[in-house]
Amino acid sequence: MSSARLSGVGVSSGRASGPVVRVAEPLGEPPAEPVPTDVAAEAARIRPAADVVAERLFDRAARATGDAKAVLETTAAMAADPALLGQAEKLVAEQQLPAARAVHQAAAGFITALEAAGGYMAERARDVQDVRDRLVAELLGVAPPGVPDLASPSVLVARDLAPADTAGLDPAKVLALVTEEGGPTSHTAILARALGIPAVVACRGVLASDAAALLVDGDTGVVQASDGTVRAAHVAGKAEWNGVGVLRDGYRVKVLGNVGSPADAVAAAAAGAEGVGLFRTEFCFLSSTQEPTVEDQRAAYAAVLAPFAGKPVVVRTLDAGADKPLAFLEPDPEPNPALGVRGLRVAFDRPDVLDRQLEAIALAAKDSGADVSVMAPMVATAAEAAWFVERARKAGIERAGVMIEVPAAALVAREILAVVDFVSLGTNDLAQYTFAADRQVGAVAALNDPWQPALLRLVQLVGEAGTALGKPVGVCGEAAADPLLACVLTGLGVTSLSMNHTALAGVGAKLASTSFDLCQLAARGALGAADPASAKLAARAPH
Ligand SMILES: C=C(OP(=O)(O)O)C(=O)O
Ligand SMILES: [Mg+2]
Repeated sequence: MSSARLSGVGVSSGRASGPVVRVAEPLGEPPAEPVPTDVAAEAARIRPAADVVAERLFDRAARATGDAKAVLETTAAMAADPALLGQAEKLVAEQQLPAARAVHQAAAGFITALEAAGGYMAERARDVQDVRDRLVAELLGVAPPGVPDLASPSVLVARDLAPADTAGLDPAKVLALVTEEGGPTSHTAILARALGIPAVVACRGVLASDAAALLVDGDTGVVQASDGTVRAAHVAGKAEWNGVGVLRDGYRVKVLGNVGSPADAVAAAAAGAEGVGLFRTEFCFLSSTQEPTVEDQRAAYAAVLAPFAGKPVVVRTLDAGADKPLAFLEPDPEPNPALGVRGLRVAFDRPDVLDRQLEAIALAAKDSGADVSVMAPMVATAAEAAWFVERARKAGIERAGVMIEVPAAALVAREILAVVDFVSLGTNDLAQYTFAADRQVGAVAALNDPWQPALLRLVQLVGEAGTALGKPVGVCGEAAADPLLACVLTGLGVTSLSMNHTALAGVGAKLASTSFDLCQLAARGALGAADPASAKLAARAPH
């Protein structure tokens, strides 16, 4: 594509350019063919390959610090484990398997045994998988799967990234992220924004491109070949905001932060968040293979709550499933995970897990001094909402609410609000389910546009229900991060807006420049529009 421009959806602001590093696709099980002609020679390839892998990992360990260093040293030692290598050599000799297949098969035995042992041992199964994949890649002469160790600042190109991989990216090394697939409200996009890494998703053709360097514009979604000069992200100038969500006529709309880690919480507090409207607790445990103990959860939550002592924080209970799988809450295989057992639905099968989490949240609230409420994800009916509220109260948590992110819940918002203290609109999922458009699929990204009038009409229903019952209605989906849309949402009756820390000042400043009358005018215009572009135009007219 040397001169071609590719276009995707810009999901994390900023422009950056630099050399491309591609994330290799996962390796499947290597083939059992061809049968090696010289089994002794084939078996003899395994130890030198293991030496190369171990040396690379020790090299990385030498450059790392803290936990990362310890993990890399353990993994390097595992790569040279004589038990694993001996078993693989035996399989080559006895079953005439190619070396790569033999390593895969030998590792499978170890992985099964570790998983069966549970606890700490089960955590090690993931390390064996990692070593296995590196060894297999070395023997096949291909790049190891996953995000590579970046020696210098680079633009990462991938088909898509798992949330756990994205969460582990180092913003000092990753200049920008471009994915062939993925949607604007996918968790990969949300995490890239939290890390401040410019990102473009649904960029068709980027995997096929042979450009050695790319210029990425996370605002326009344009990706083009560049000369390889490294230019760091340039984030648009900061808006002036005094940290209080208030319109120029004095109308109050709380401006809150979305967080998933202690670093997010510190950044949100520093950017002036009045509290937290969404703490995604599942982000604390994306790599855990076992359910964290109550004490582990208590410590993890307290670390995120600490910067908000004395301020309101809405802690969302685990939203496991679909694109945020948690190994310890894996459902049976489902044809449509986004429509399956995720969010609160997991808790119906495993109420004990929810109760332990609520206990940990109550303890962390006391430890941190934050004014904590809890909220359940993926609620579809008022009965589900009532079930959750009762459990939260039993755990000693006074204020309990639910997300409105399933169209059915928006339609019965009054009934739901009658049994909860507050609701918060998850516009990412609400759009996904309203338009039957998977938020992870780039091809349907246009439907997942929060300016879609159909989505706004559902928000209107919930806003009206909140006003009628005198209960708070928040928005914590990505819609809240768009300053103009924030005005529309306010006009629709939304009482708090929760967003990534980078969006706080822009939204706060925009709200300070408008009035409730203008917000209502903008909302009426957007609701009556035929499509997202005209909705935006209509909202801009009074602003
Ligand atoms: C805020 C939301 O929750 P999540 O993005 O974590 O699914 C949403 O769906 O809008
Ligand atoms: Mg959601």
